[in-house]
Order: sequence, then structure tokens, then C-alpha cells
Amino acid sequence: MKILSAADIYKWEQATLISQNISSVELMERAAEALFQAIQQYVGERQASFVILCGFGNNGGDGLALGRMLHMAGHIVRIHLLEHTSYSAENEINQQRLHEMDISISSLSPESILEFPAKSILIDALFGYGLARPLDDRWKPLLYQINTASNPVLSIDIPSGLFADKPTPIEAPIIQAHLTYTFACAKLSLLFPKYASFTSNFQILDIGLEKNIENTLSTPYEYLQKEDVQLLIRPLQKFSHKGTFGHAYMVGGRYGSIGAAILASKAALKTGCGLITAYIPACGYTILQGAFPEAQVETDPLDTHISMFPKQITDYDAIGMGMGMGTHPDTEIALRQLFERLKLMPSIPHLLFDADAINILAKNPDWHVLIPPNSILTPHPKELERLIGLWTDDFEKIAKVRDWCRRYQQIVVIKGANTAIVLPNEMVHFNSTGNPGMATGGSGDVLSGIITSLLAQGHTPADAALLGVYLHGLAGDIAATTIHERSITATDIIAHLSSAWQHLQNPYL
Ligand SMILES: NC(=O)C1=CN([C@@H]2O[C@H](COP(=O)(O)OP(=O)(O)OC[C@H]3O[C@@H](n4cnc5c(N)ncnc54)[C@H](O)[C@@H]3O)[C@@H](O)[C@H]2O)[C@@H](O)CC1
Ligand SMILES: [K+]
Repeated sequence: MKILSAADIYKWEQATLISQNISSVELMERAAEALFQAIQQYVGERQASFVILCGFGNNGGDGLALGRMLHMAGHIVRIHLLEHTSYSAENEINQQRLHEMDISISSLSPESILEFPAKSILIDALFGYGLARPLDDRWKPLLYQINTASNPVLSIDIPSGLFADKPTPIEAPIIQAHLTYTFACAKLSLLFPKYASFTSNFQILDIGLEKNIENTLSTPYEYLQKEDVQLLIRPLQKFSHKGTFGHAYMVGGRYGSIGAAILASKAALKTGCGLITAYIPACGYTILQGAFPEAQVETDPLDTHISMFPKQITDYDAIGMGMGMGTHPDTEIALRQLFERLKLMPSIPHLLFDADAINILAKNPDWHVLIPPNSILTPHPKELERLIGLWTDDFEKIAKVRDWCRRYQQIVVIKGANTAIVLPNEMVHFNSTGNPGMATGGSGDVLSGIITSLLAQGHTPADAALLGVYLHGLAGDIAATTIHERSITATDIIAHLSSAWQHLQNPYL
């Protein structure tokens, strides 16, 4: 699914009005109907109480129309509307509809002192994507009352005060929504860690905007969902043997962190490659063989860390390296020598660099040109910062990574909530699976194993990165259905990979 700018969403809406021959009030009614259905699901069977805070534009219009529908469904509804000199036409029509039904509208101003009945749900319909500039300090008292109330806050389209597609200063007043119902497509701001306290969760509501028109709008940003990754899956063949599914080579571990190599290796095999060989320092031999009998193991001559890469490393289908590997100068020299060797070869295995492999690359910017094109790097934010330098906000971070990927023709997977996969063509795919419980030691090693496995199975690097990230998050989400998010471990993610595959391949789930 595309992630569009506010300007493009506006264009999409306007073109839909013409193509479907409907009025903007009718489209607003459709949006309010979608909201109403979603909120009915949220409250379940019970009668609920709502306080709806409406602005003077179309976001406010959505709130007014929603208020009417909730009232008609028997809920207790209080509607507050910002005093203003002029309202949007759709807003006025919906005010009129409420008057006709004798549903009262209280006035609201930034100075209002509000009382929220206990257990009522607050609906934020103050500002949507039409926000033209950050809200000024005048709005602080009103938004403070909403943000500090113990009531749940549901935002319509976007938390009021937040820009959809450009940086918002976080010192400006912004609604802290528990859940945002956003129309038609995801918005960039809903995906960025900097705004996490305003946007903890969101749900996309389909309001029937015309698909053909969406196809004409170009954007470098995509929101990666089940239907996108399903297209990337390769079917299993009846006469397959273990060689068919590829042989992954997992390089990592040092004295004290052999577990990282074990997790990555197990995840690789559970993702479906036929064989894995782990390459680790000698101290890990018994540990790895004991913990994971399905793995083949090769060891470095040194006991404590990796000091060389064996000649046969290039014989495998894919290499994943860096998990728990350390940045010992011997390892650093070995990596440099590997790059020199790869340069001379006509064809080489697909490569994934994680953790300490990235730290070594970050320390040596002049090696970036040596990284074979189309390799995958999977940094967490700190490793990314070491690789590309500091950024001031998430928009700049994405811009810098896009630039880096184009320049060096690499794929970067920025790990975190809504992991972003940035491709050499500068497309950015934000993942829709995963949960905070996955921020746990070893989770990244598992991701490296999954992606390396998909590379070994013959997926293109871009497909392997997209499918792998989605699958990893999905396994974590399925784990969270039976294990509390606080208790999820990397091993649990591996244990649920099988269910993730099942879920992904089942059209009815
Ligand atoms: N256009 C359409 O067909 C649809 C629009 N929808 C809703 O419409 C919203 C967009 O509506 P609008 O474009 O009317 O915009 P908004 O409702 O977001 O608000 C815009 C109003 O706020 C004012 N404003 C902007 N920044 C301000 C600031 N910092 N301080 C004070 N006032 C400020 C603007 O001048 C304008 O009057 C969407 O977010 C969505 O909720 C939905 O009903 C779906 C259909
Ligand atoms: K809003």
C-alpha cells in the first residue's frame, strides 16, 4: 500500500469525487461510516459515552458526522465545536444535520475548561491533514487537558497538531492518541519513532477512494502488508531436496556471544533453507553443535574471535555475518581481505551484514565502495548512526539512508517499530508487523538468519529483505497472542516462524 503526502491524498480525494460522481459531503459520510463501524468494534456491544472535539475544517466535519451516527446507535454523545469565523462547507452541512436532529453542539475554544465524564471516550477531530503550521502555544491548555485525562483518546485521521508528511516540532501542542483511525493510507508521521508518544497505534480505514487514481500517484514510500509479501513467496516443489533450498553460511559469535550465531542459524533453517553452516571461533564448537544438531559447524583457527574467512566461504548460496562477531582488529582485517577477494570473482553469494559487521564498516567509510552491490545491511538505530552519521529528525534519517543506498547500491533495513527497508532505487518500505515485545536480545540475530535463509533460497535481495522483515514481525505478533509481550524472547520468535509461514500462505487468515 502506498504512503502518500497530504497533497496527494487531497488530489486522490478530489479525483475520486469526479470519477465516482459523488459530492464531498457524501465522501465525508462514507468516511464517518467507516469510523463508526471501527468504533463500534472498539466498544463492542456496550453503550458507550463519547466526547467529540471538532475543529472547523473537514476533520471536524468527520467528527460531527460521526457524532450523529453514534447518537443514532444509542450511545451518549457530547459534541464540542471550535468557535470560528468560517467553517468548511462540509462541516456546516453536518452542523445543520445535527441541529435538525436536535443534537446539541457546545462551543469550544483553546481557552475552554472541559470536564470529561469518567469512562467516556474522547474523539479528537480538531485538525487533520489540513494543518498548515504547527499549533501555537494558545492551544496548549486545551491539548494538555486532553492529553492528561485518564480517558482513551481516539484521533480521526491523524493526532491533531501533527503534520502527516513533514517534521513537526515536538514541543508544539500535539494530541497523544491511544489509537488513530486514519483514512485511505498510512501517513509517514504515524510510522516514525520520534512521534511514537502521539501515535502509539493506528488503523487504516478504507473509504473507497478510487484505486485507478491511486496508481497514478507516485511516491517512494510503501506500507508493507500481507498482500504485498504474499506475491514474493516461492512455492515449494514436490521433488525438492535439501540442495534445492540453498545453503546459508552464518558467520558470527565470539567468546561470550556464541548464542547470537546459534539464534541466527536456527532462524535460517526454520525459515526454510536446506542447509546451514555456522562459522564461529573455536570456543563455540561444542556449544553450537550441542544446542543445534541440525547445523554444520566450521571454526576459525582462533578460540575467541574470528580472524580469517575460509576459502570456501564463497561456495555458499548466501552469507550472513556480524551477529555477536565483535570488532577485533583481526576480524576487521579479515573482512577487508574478504572484500578484496570478492572483487576478483565473477559471481559471489548474496551477502547480509549485521551488528559488528556494520560497526566495522562504519569505522571504515572508505570501504563502503567495496561492499558488493545489493548486499543487505540490517542496522539498529545506533549502528545506523555510526554508519551514516547523525540526523535531526526521522525525515532526515530516511533521506540520508535513501541517499546512501543509491550511492552504494545497497539495501538498508532500519530495525525498530515499523522497520524500514530502503532499496537501491530509493524506495522505502515500512513494515506493518511486529510489536514492542520483540525489542529483546537476539531478535536482530533472528532477523539476520531469516533474511539470509531467504537469500539462500534464491529470493532476490530486495524480496528477501521485504519478506524476511515481514515474516519476523509476524512470528513475533503470533508469539504475542500466547506469550505476554514482556516475556517474548528471540527463541519464541523462531518457534513461531512456522505459524507465520502458515498465516502468510493462508488466504483466509
Ligand atoms: N476532503 C475530503 O474529501 C475528505 C476529507 N476528510 C477529512 O478532512 C481532513 C482534512 O480537512 P481540511 O483540509 O478541511 O483540514 P483540517 O480539518 O485538518 O483543518 C483545516 C483548518 O484548520 C486551519 N488551520 C490549519 N493549521 C492551523 C493552525 N496551526 N492553527 C489554526 N488553524 C489552522 C486551516 O486554515 C483550515 O481552516 C482530513 O484529515 C480528513 O479528516 C475526510 O472526511 C475524508 C474526505
Ligand atoms: K485529528
